[in-house]
Amino acid sequence: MSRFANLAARASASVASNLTAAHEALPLKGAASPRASLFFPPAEPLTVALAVLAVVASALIYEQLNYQRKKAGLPGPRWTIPVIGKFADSLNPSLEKYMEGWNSGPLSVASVFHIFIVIASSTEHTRKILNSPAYTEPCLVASAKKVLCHDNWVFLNGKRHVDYRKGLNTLFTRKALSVYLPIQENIYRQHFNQWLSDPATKPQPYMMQFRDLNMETSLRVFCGDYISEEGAKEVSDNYWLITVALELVNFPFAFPGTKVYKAIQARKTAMKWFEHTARESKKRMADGGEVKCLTDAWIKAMLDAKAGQLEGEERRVLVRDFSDREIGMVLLSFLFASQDAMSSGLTYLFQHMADRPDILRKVREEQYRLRGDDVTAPLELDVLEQMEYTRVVVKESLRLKPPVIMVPYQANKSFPIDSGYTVPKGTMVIPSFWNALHDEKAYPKPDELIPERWLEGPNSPAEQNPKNYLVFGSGPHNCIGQQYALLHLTAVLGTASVLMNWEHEVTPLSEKVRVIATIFPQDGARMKFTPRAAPAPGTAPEVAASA
Ligand code: HEM
Repeated sequence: MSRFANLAARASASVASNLTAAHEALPLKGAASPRASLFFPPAEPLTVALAVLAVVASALIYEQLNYQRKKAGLPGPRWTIPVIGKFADSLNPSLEKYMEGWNSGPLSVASVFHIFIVIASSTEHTRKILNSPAYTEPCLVASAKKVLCHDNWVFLNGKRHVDYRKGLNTLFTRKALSVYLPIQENIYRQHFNQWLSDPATKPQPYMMQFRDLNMETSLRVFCGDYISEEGAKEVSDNYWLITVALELVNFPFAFPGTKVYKAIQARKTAMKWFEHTARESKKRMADGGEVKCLTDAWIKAMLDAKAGQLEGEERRVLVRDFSDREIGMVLLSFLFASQDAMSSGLTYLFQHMADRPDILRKVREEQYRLRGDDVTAPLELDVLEQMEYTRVVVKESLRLKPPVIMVPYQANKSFPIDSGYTVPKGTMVIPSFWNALHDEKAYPKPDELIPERWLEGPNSPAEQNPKNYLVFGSGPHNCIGQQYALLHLTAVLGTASVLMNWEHEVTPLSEKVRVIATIFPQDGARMKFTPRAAPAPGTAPEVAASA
């Protein structure tokens, strides 16, 4: 290696001296120097070719040396592919390839387009990255700042991030969640009706239908009726362009036609509607209107803070004028953070339930017990909160197939991640959740869906290892929407279980995972839904559940 380096260095030195000589001799345009009139022969084509070759060779050797220095013996490709590194792999991510890396050691490395990447797979290393804000900050994926806007609150750090986030906590209080529940219910019941009237007689891929349910729920919960039907459709149709642009590393320039360019256009469409929502909500709330969605809840809290109706810390973080654009960017960040994760979670939830009728029966039993005879009655928040079994089914389904398998962070300074390795400044450092969530010490039989593991009391392995449950991350950037997410999935499953039966066509691809930012079954979850008759009044829950 060093021999090549020496050769290259010598070659470039000789080329450089030739070039200097040539430059000194070059007739400069407009220069009156007597030298300018001298005649110099053009550089020999061979010399130019050698010069170019030497420069390229030096750059390539430097790239490899730099990679080796940062790798410092960690598992990962022995050499990096010149310039593009593992770009081809990042275009076609697969769980199997990620697993190879995770299983090669608690830390492993890769490089894509000169971005050096350290991947953490153990619970300890993953948590260390998530909980070291002095050294690391989320960078999401490389395209995220272009897509979400550089000044989006999710890229804040330290105290500014903490304060901003405290202001947003008001959107996920019990009071706020009870405003959202009827909106959610209205939407998912409409979608159930559509699924039931699907004329297809055989199971069809339902992944996109689950996605549509989540998209419409999110838009209505966040924006209420401020977005028109056409607006909601426009945002929803375009949003897929954002999803597919969320590769770990994209083509570095957002040229027209690239995925990132298209995602930026989709973001502009969404922002148009979100800023409109902020503007209209401000007017309605100022006129004393009722809180009907998340944006209303936020603006009302700001008005209350201004009017002195909130106190202390709550007042401090809310008493300022958030512009329409800032509010729009928060809504965008919520949609961005929730849409794909919720869609993945819901897809696997329906798939897991169809594949495990014994568990679905227990869910139904709980639903009939809590809802009584009238399964069409609106769901109340306190009833939803009593659905203990349904909730642990959701929790376990998310553990088995965690929607988010990794969250890219960046080391903003040299980061001593353990006693043997220091992550170089500027490295993309990726905590991964799969191994923690499939660790058999915390979750015996980790590849099985066992909701009961969450009901075995405080001494059970699952409860003894709460640090392993990384579905929603950990540390200052952990998921702000997790309570809402769990309630939503519980409500959808609970209501679906009493209104519908569903069949899943298991194919060789059902258990194979497709990674598109979050994870999905490769066959798109082939399902068929049919109506489920309401039990006759007075039927015992266990009897109704077995029907
Ligand atoms: C099943 C559904 C969901 C899953 C699995 C999920 C998972 C995650 C994960 C893993 C993170 C990164 C945590 C970290 O860096 O430590 C995160 C962050 C975040 N999530 Fe979720 N999430 C879900 C639903 C939602 C929903 C419904 C919302 C909003 C309504 C939301 C809003 C956010 C936001 C804003 C962040 C960034 C927080 C910050 O930087 O302070 N998520 N989520």
